Amino acid sequence: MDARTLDLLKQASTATISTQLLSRGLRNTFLHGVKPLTDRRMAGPAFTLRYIPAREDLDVLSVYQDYDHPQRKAVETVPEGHVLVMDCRGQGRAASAGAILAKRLEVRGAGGLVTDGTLRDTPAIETLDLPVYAQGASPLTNLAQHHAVDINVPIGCAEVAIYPGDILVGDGEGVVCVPQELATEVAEAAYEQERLEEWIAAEIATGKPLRGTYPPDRTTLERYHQQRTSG
Ligand SMILES: O=C([O-])CC(=O)C(=O)O
Ligand SMILES: [Mg+2]
Repeated sequence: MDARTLDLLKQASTATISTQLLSRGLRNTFLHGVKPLTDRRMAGPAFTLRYIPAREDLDVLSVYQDYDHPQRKAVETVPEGHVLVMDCRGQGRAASAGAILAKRLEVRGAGGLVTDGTLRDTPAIETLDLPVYAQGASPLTNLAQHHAVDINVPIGCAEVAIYPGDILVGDGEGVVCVPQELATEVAEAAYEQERLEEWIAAEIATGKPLRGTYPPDRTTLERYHQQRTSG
């Protein structure tokens, strides 16, 4: 993904982006219930990790002795700038990762960490530079409920389909998934929409009514374009 597209998406709000996706027919793109833990904007390609339900005979603490355990391997292989997205089936009784793994992602230059489950060590995670999004906190380690199986396959996260390489964008409201092939046109359109809406908000602040202003009618749009080309 080119740097300009990622840059534009990072500046745009998830509200604007979800409107742009809706206008292209995509309604289910926002990861409902997944909230920011750090105050960092995010835009990067998805690198996925899929969990299935844990089973007591397999998911025991000694599995962490294996450095190739898929959860650990995902953290060590996510490419720079990519967002590690975890499918926990929306289940949050046990955490999908903790502060040491999150720190490792930050140090390795990952673009972010997203889970539809929970995280542990959240007071430490909240101090990181990494964009992090989760449904909340749970101190139990992942294998109490989750078994990591696949890396970089299509997953569901908060009931949204996420394919490796789709662009995940995060702001203060949460995370939206932009299909890879739409990323560039959505980024450009989101930028234009936000410039126009900034201008409309200023008009509303001066006392203009909604009718004719929001959405803008032809006369208002003409005024916007005139002011934009003259200034
Ligand atoms: O067990 C885990 O999820 C890993 C953990 O606590 C950490 O990364 O600090
Ligand atoms: Mg920990």
